[in-house]
Amino acid sequence: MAASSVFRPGLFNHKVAIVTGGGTGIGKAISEELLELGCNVVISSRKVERLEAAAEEMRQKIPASSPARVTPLQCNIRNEDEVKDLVSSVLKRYGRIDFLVNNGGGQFSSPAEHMSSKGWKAVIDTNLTGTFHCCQQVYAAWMKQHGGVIVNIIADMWKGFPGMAHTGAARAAVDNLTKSLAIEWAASGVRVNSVAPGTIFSKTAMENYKDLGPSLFKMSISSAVCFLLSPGASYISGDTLRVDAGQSLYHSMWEIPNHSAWPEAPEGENQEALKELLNPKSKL
Ligand SMILES: CCCCCCC/C=C/C(=O)SCCNC(=O)CCNC(=O)[C@H](O)C(C)(C)COP(=O)(O)OP(=O)(O)OC[C@H]1O[C@@H](n2cnc3c(N)ncnc32)[C@H](O)[C@@H]1OP(=O)(O)O
Ligand SMILES: NC(=O)C1=CN([C@@H]2O[C@H](COP(=O)(O)OP(=O)(O)OC[C@H]3O[C@@H](n4cnc5c(N)ncnc54)[C@H](OP(=O)(O)O)[C@@H]3O)[C@@H](O)[C@H]2O)C=CC1
Repeated sequence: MAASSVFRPGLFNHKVAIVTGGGTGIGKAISEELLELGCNVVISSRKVERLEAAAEEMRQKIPASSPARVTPLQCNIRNEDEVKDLVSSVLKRYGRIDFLVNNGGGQFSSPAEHMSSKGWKAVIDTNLTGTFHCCQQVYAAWMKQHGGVIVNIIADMWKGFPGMAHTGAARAAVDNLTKSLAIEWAASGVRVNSVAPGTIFSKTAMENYKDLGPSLFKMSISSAVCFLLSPGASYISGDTLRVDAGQSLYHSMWEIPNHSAWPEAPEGENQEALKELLNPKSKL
């Protein structure tokens, strides 16, 4: 495995991580960096063939001297029983779960007015309820007694998420869930944080949002996740780290089109001033 991590080799030797959506895009990058740092990684998602191919690719890069192992396990995070089975399979195989990275998720773009209830629920179930299932099951089966670290991948939804309102609502809910769980589970030695990426290059993101062009997908977040999992972040919990090069401070892909649906101005001199402002012949 080419040494690319900025962290100390062996930092996560003998630790065990579950990375949902670990076979593609951002989740794959996180899994590869964890493996490079010696962690055993369980990559999990719905499409088992793609997962197995990703695991095989990762295995080829692990040096023989490394204790790291990668295991692909199928699981739809929307299904609570499948998540229970995932957690018990990991414990059977590795005997511990130190880290959970809730990266599995997705959505489709649609104006809110055209979203069906089924589509809305599919996105909320995946991104919010799926994350909750994974946190709850890992906590109950392991972290409550032994501690651990959870990182949730959310999104740059700080100014709303027009065009994908369902995912914006789900990710904002996970930001809040992060704080609640961090407090409820602190006494068990569990830290819970989130990472909010800006727009990141991934093959599937390109396929899904290709109209928006490759220039949008340009940054990387796996080292931020590894930092939050590491002892270097031992005093950080209940927080969301924005990894977006400042995008959330200045950037919006959406503009409100020109319109004439302004609210009524109050009576008096302000109304006169507004009429003057809206008058195309105004000199203002
Ligand atoms: C606009 C700005 C874009 C740039 C910013 C990008 C930031 C974010 C980037 C990323 O997240 S990259 C990750 C990209 N990958 C994905 O998002 C995954 C692809 N999406 C999905 O798999 C689905 O959208 C899903 C809903 C999340 C999961 O679907 P699932 O397979 O479980 O259910 P389905 O049976 O397919 O659908 C259920 C229901 O949902 C509605 N629906 C699904 N897809 C669409 C669509 N493309 N358009 C409109 N509606 C959709 C629909 O109601 C489906 O029910 P049926 O109509 O099929 O009965
Ligand atoms: N790329 C970007 O710009 C941004 C991405 N994000 C978020 O980051 C995460 C990773 O995105 P990215 O790598 O770009 O995209 P990908 O589409 O490559 O990753 C999504 C992963 O989630 C898995 N997944 C989807 N639904 C489920 C499910 N129900 N159960 C289990 N696994 C599931 C998919 O695998 P499978 O289909 O096999 O289940 C896939 O591996 C996602 O949550 C995404 O929304 C957030 C902000 C920006």
